[in-house]
Amino acid sequence: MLALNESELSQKIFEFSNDGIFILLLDENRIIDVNPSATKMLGYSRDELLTMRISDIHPKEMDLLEEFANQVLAKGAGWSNELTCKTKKGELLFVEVSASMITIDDQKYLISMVRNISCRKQIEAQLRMFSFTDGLTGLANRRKLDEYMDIEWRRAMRNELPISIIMIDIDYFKLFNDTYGHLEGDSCLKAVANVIQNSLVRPGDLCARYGGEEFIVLLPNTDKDGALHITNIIEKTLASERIENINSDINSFVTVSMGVACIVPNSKVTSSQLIFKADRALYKAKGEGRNKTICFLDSENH
Ligand SMILES: Nc1nc2c(ncn2[C@@H]2O[C@H](COP(=O)(O)OP(=O)(O)OP(=O)(O)O)[C@@H](O)[C@H]2O)c(=O)[nH]1
Repeated sequence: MLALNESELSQKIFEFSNDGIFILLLDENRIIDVNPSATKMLGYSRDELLTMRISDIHPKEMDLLEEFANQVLAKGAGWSNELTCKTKKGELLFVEVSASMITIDDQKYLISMVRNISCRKQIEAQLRMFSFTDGLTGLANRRKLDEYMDIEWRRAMRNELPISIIMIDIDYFKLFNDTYGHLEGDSCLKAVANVIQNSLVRPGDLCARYGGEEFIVLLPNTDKDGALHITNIIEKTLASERIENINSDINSFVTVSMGVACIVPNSKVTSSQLIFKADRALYKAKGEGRNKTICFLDSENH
């Protein structure tokens, strides 16, 4: 067997490493060598890369890189971080950079290993999106609602602005399932979710699936009249969809009941109390025959 000496082995590692390797002469802030994976990753030839500066490769993170250079120079410590890289085609790649300094004959060199983590980042973003989305309707799920409510509640409290909640429940949905089957029930849920989503115009408004056939709309910077304007649109749009629910006691098409609650948040109330009030109003709407909207009034005993 042919044994490699140390320098040949280092050369092979440099040539065949899957990670891009950049060698910089630190005093001159100049790239003096790159391996084939580095050229492949960025789409530049080796000659092109040797004329480039680090700021051409990581244009978005120069502040971070300056801090890093100081850290490496001062302590001789290694450094690793997630950064972006700009390719020759102008694409931004997510990369994990792990760098360390070596000194040879009084010259300081930086050896930087660069790994393309764009696929992993994409999957992470997708997983994050899925974890905040209801699988059936594509609406926000309860986790997303909780997180968003928290942000908007604090914003409304700071700015002393109203925030409204609409709680929406499909009427006689059990009957719908019994009549048309669970799959049709799912389609109905999706259709109602679309109606609600399309009734919201402001980018800050959020519609979430709250439970089985229950939805919540969160309307930042919206008073009671604004919320009632939205419930009117939902009611009319849903009626125009004419989704049959032939056995419903109140209408031969799918209808919803809605409960509205509004508040200018303060430190004495919580967002759960606002949701509770919308829920009480919804309960009252059901009790009063369904297919209607009731607004929670603090003066009333619900
Ligand atoms: N198809 C389908 N049905 C669901 C889903 N989640 C909950 N449901 C059904 O929704 C129905 C809710 O029924 P109830 O809570 O009794 O209410 P309702 O029949 O709508 O009556 P009211 O709300 O009083 O008008 C139940 O039959 C659940 O099985 C779902 O994801 N898909």
